[in-house]
Amino acid sequence: MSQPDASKRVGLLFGSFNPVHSGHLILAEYFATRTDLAEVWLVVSPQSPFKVGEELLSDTARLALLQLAVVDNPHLRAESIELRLPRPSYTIATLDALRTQHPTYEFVLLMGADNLAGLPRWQAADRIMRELDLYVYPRPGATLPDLAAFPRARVVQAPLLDISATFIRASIQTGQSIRYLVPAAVEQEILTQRYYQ
Ligand SMILES: Nc1ncnc2c1ncn2[C@@H]1O[C@H](COP(=O)(O)OP(=O)(O)OP(=O)(O)O)[C@@H](O)[C@H]1O
Ligand SMILES: O=C(O)c1ccc[n+]([C@@H]2O[C@H](COP(=O)([O-])O)[C@@H](O)[C@H]2O)c1
Repeated sequence: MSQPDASKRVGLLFGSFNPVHSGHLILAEYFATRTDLAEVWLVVSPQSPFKVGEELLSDTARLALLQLAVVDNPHLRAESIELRLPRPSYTIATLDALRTQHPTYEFVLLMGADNLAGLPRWQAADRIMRELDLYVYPRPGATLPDLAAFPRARVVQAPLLDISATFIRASIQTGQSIRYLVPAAVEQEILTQRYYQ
């Protein structure tokens, strides 16, 4: 018989991961090793409610790249639950599903300062803000909203690499190197499969 989960705090970093890059991984590793979180799970969103209609690599391909990126890291996990949930992916629905699967875990939402400003417009935002700790990291160019409106938000000065998945995709399209911008195994797979060309 399998053992029940021990209790632990798990940070959730949501994204399209189209593709996952070193910026995501540096951030996730920082939260997993330098805060009170035991692990960080990178949750692949098939479709962000605010990015409907965006052109994406297939769900399975983005998940496979993410798995390659974290396979050797015991603190990080590629989480695929949203691929099995209704779309678009509402964070509250994902949370409820994760809590059902892992009743002893305490989930913490990791989000950029840019996303915090939009949080009040998310589905069931009042529940998210009431039930969860929010660890907020700065994003270049984003102004932090007044934290009085977010009593459970805590700002964590995590290191940020000034790259984005958009930049990686554009680099591939124009034949530029993506070495070090993504893990070697991810680079290899992207080039072998000719993704984003
Ligand atoms: N360079 C970075 N450093 C730290 N966090 C990042 C960085 N890039 C993205 N993030 C964060 O990771 C989360 C998931 O990112 P997402 O998959 O949307 O990647 P992205 O690089 O911003 O993608 P795109 O350029 O396609 O919009 C976002 O909420 C964002 O705040
Ligand atoms: O639940 C919602 O209503 C909701 C609305 C917008 C965004 N989100 C979450 O925030 C993540 C980042 O959003 P975005 O639009 O910046 O890609 C996205 O992957 C979702 O998990 C969630």
